[in-house]
Amino acid sequence: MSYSYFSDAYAEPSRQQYPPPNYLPPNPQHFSDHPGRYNSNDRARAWTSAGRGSTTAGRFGGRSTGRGFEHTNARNPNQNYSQNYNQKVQNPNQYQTISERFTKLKLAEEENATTGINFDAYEDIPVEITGTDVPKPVNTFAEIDLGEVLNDNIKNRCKYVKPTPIQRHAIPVALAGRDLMACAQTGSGKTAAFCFPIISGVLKTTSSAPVYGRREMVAYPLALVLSPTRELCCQIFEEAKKFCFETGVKVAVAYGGAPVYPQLKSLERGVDILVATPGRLTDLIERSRISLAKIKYLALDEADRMLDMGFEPQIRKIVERLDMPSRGSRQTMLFSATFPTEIQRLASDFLKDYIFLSVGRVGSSTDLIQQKVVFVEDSEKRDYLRNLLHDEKAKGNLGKNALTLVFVETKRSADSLENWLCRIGFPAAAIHGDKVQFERERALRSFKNGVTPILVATDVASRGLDIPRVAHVINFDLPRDIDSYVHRIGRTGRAGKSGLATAFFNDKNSSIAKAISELMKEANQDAPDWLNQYAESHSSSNDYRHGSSKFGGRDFRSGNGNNADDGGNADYRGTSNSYYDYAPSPVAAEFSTSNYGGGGGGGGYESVVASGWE
Ligand SMILES: Nc1ncnc2c1ncn2[C@@H]1O[C@H](COP(=O)(O)OP(=O)(O)OP(=O)(O)O)[C@@H](O)[C@H]1O
Repeated sequence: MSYSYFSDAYAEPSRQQYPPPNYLPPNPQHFSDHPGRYNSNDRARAWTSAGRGSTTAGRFGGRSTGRGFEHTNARNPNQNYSQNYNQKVQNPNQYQTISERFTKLKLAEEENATTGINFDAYEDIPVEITGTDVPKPVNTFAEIDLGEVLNDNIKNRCKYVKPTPIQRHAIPVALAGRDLMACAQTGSGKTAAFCFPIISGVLKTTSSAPVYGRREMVAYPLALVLSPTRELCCQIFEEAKKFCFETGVKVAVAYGGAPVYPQLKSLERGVDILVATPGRLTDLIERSRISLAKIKYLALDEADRMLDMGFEPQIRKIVERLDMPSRGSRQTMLFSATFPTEIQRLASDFLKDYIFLSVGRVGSSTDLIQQKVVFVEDSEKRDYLRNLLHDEKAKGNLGKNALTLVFVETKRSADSLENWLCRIGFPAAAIHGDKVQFERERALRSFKNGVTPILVATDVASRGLDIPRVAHVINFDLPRDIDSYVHRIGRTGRAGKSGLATAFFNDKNSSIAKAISELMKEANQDAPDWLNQYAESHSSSNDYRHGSSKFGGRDFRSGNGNNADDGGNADYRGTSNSYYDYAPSPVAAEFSTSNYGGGGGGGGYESVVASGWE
């Protein structure tokens, strides 16, 4: 595994070729003597400035970690935190602890990005399925009738060796034509879990060519995938195109902020699967360029977000008040890593006799993510971050192969932190909702390719984005609710790889203390004592996960037996059609012994590799 030390470049500018080809620092006035005037020289100057910044930075980062923190009180965490917070902070030498944890983690190894998935990490996860006549899960892709070309793409283009647990359970349910509400941890392969059955279904259906409306072509997609953000929409589109390669299935995308003309042109060429954000979709429907009349498959990714207060009216309009076939006449699949009870209740309006599937407790986080919570006052956050980044840099844990995603609360603070990071010698980009789409895409691109190995983001980047080399998520500002925390930290520790998540916590975050502490315990990690104390003192005011218990976030129908949609149809936990995948249940036995070549969830990966496609 090799890391590039991007910031070494700053310490010795002469060795580097600056400016890098496609990085343009944000808000050039910060680097320019003349705000508002920006010319081509500014780019070079910006990098010189950044270089200068790093000279200062070098005082900390260029030397050994220990010395790096010895300059001033303000930058000496040992002194600061032992003086001010020794009641709260267990280990005052936190930067080092974080970096040590980081070094121990097995970070993204590029070549093996997908084949190297650590399936063992998913083996022990309890699975809950409720509903009537639940189709049996599968162990291998070969067992599923997805069609030859799709199977070939899965195997040879995607290099997926075997299905992840959510795929093992969800794909047979979806192929059986059942409505589905599915919940599985971040990074566990939900996209493929809804894409494969949709593609397979579309392959068995005659495509509908666009037809002329009164004046212009109207597209009639067979499947609609909705996502809450433009970036996620593009990501799903790219994934779907990869899965559909040479199948003849046409995929198109429609999202806001981008020119509409190319999107219309692609719709005119015909579309089977449309991936869209709600706003642009509604616009195109109202312009009579898309009709939903022939939709057979509807998938909502990040479904709880799609149905929360911000989006729900739009989704309701698309699903219930335009020309989409009603529930029962289409197949509806909802996926997310989190599913609050009240959103489940809302979602059930769109589903008919559905199966509820959860891999792990609803809203739980994978233990592939090493969580760390440190106590940092707002006024100290920047110093803390600077020291942390220098320490990571010194240890080689920051660079194009180990990207760092920093979450902040507001768009303004995203811009401001980005500029500050660039000034002190850490190339960063920012992404938030006030940026034009072009800037958002540029920021994401420069982050992904490591030109700016730090991305400062608001929650616009918290869901769904799959960037394999994100090794560290820093919650510079913690979110107010635990579900957002789960999604944010879920940008690392994906597809079986490990990741690190550091949260800056202070008094303002008391209301989330209990939830984080519980989440850490559930992921077999020790929450610091001071956090547990916060958790205790705020437990009465904090309705953790809406009162859910250990395996509590689950099918809301289980709670009271009153299902808004299905009445008494569903078989709930404990009936013959519902089961847990805990060893030694029959299902667990089926997976962990006969097919996985090893019991108790420790099934050897090699044996799976051998059997995955046989
Ligand atoms: N069967 C598989 N084998 C190997 N890799 C897989 C498999 N299925 C999915 N992946 C990879 O796992 C990664 C995560 O998948 P995906 O983005 O679908 O996760 P997710 O569950 O939707 O996460 P989130 O909740 O954050 O949206 C992707 O890079 C994907 O290519």
